[in-house]
Amino acid sequence: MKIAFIGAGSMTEAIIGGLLKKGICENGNIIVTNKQDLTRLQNLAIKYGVKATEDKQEAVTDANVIFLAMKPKDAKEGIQAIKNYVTKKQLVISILAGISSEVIEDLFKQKLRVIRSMPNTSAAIGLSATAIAKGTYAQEEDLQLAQSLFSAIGLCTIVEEEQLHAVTGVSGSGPAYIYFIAEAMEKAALAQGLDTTVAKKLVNQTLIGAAQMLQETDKSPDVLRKEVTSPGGTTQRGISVLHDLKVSEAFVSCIDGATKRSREMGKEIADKLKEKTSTRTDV
Ligand SMILES: NC(=O)C1=CN([C@@H]2O[C@H](COP(=O)(O)OP(=O)(O)OC[C@H]3O[C@@H](n4cnc5c(N)ncnc54)[C@H](OP(=O)(O)O)[C@@H]3O)[C@@H](O)[C@H]2O)C=CC1
Ligand SMILES: O=C(O)[C@@H]1CCC=N1
Repeated sequence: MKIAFIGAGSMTEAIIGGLLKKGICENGNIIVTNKQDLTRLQNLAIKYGVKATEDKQEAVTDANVIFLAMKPKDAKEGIQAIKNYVTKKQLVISILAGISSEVIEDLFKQKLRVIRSMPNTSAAIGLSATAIAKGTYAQEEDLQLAQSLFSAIGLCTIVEEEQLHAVTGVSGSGPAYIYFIAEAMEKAALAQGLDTTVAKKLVNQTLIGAAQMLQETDKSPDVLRKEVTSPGGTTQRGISVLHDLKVSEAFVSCIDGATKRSREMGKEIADKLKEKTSTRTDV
């Protein structure tokens, strides 16, 4: 299988790293292109042994699967640059936040098989939480191929396309919330007099251990939290501060904000396209 990546940013690197680690694809069968940063292309080629090219035709022509991995705001320009070389034989997998498969199909102006996905950066170590949804013309086997690719870089689940906004708010952006907590806990540890190295080690291992307990014990977070919390003890005091500061409510607002932003980004692009279409019709 030959895979092309349009966009050579952090997500492309995370997915390539994960696919190569699992041996899903040989590095010679992966080709990457971007907009202008040649140094970045060269660096990816050196680090992973993948092919890299500025030539968009070369990038997509032989690919069985084409990943769209530019920023949502660059979707139109990025797709314009490749659309004349893409055919219905190829599967297009978008990782773009917010942008619907319908908009992607419209941008290509072809009845292309499109799968929309939302992975996260933990793909780099094979631990992405990914959800995927089928576009208008994609077939069941396309969904299965996408699922097998994303399963190689972590967990992959199938959802209705509309749910991808919520998925983006929860697990697409999710690693950043956990890093935010790690930063806050490290700062707090330093404030209590621990040195940086010790603080970092303890915080990291605490997060890893707690995540693995969630995964391996099958106990709910509520049950696990109660197991840590001795009546009248230290945890109870700490958690009561989190309650008083409405941290749980803050997470509801955080994920609501991120989910809304995903919808907004999709709408911004769809509206721009509609404007262009109505301008053309008026002329
Ligand atoms: N970061 C994350 O955690 C996640 C991101 N996503 C989605 O993944 C996508 C990529 O994100 P991320 O990797 O963080 O972004 P980056 O900013 O790291 O990379 C974007 C890449 O797109 C390239 N690009 C821009 N315009 C074009 C164009 N016209 N043609 C070809 N390539 C182009 C850029 O090239 P150049 O440098 O030359 O300008 C750059 O290589 C986004 O759509 C995002 O919504 C999804 C899940 C998680
Ligand atoms: O912040 C963003 O828009 C992207 C989508 C999910 C994670 N990063």
